[in-house]
Amino acid sequence: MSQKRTDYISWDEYFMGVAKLSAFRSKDPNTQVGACIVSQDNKILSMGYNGLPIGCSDDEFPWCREGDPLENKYLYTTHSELNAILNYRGGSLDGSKIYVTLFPCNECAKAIIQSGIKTVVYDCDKYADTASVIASKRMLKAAGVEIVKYHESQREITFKL
Ligand SMILES: O=c1ccn([C@H]2C[C@H](O)[C@@H](COP(=O)(O)O)O2)c(=O)[nH]1
Ligand SMILES: [Zn+2]
Repeated sequence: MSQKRTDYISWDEYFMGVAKLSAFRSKDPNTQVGACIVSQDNKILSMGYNGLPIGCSDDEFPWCREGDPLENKYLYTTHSELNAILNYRGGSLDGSKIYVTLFPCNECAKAIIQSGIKTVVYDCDKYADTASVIASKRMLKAAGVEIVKYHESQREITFKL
């Protein structure tokens, strides 16, 4: 009888992998963010990526970062974490974990806390020095949300889509 495979991916690799794959759906030319929400018993509850709200055309709204606030992306994009929270239609997210490719901003931190998510597993923290992320960490810590840095495994998976 053949033995079971031993090189299968871990739960963390699986969920961060799903978050990373979700980010590929983003139309943001500068930063693509993905999120995956998981129950305490390792069931995927929801996913999201940063993008425009339903009905707001990807082709008509701006994607640039600078200039008139009404003519750049920041007032219009829904963040991946919020999309993942709003995409969930199953009831409560109490006690769940969120895997995110970028550390959540202050607005996402509020939504994470209010929705009952108890753990944030993040990959990149490129905006760690910004007021938004500093405030986010302050709120998450105050609310007792566990913050865990994802340690990238050296495993690479490639497949045709
Ligand atoms: O918590 C967050 C913070 C940011 N995002 C999204 C919002 C934007 O689409 C990009 C950031 O763009 P930059 O050009 O790097 O400023 O990331 C998010 O989804 N979640
Ligand atoms: Zn955010």
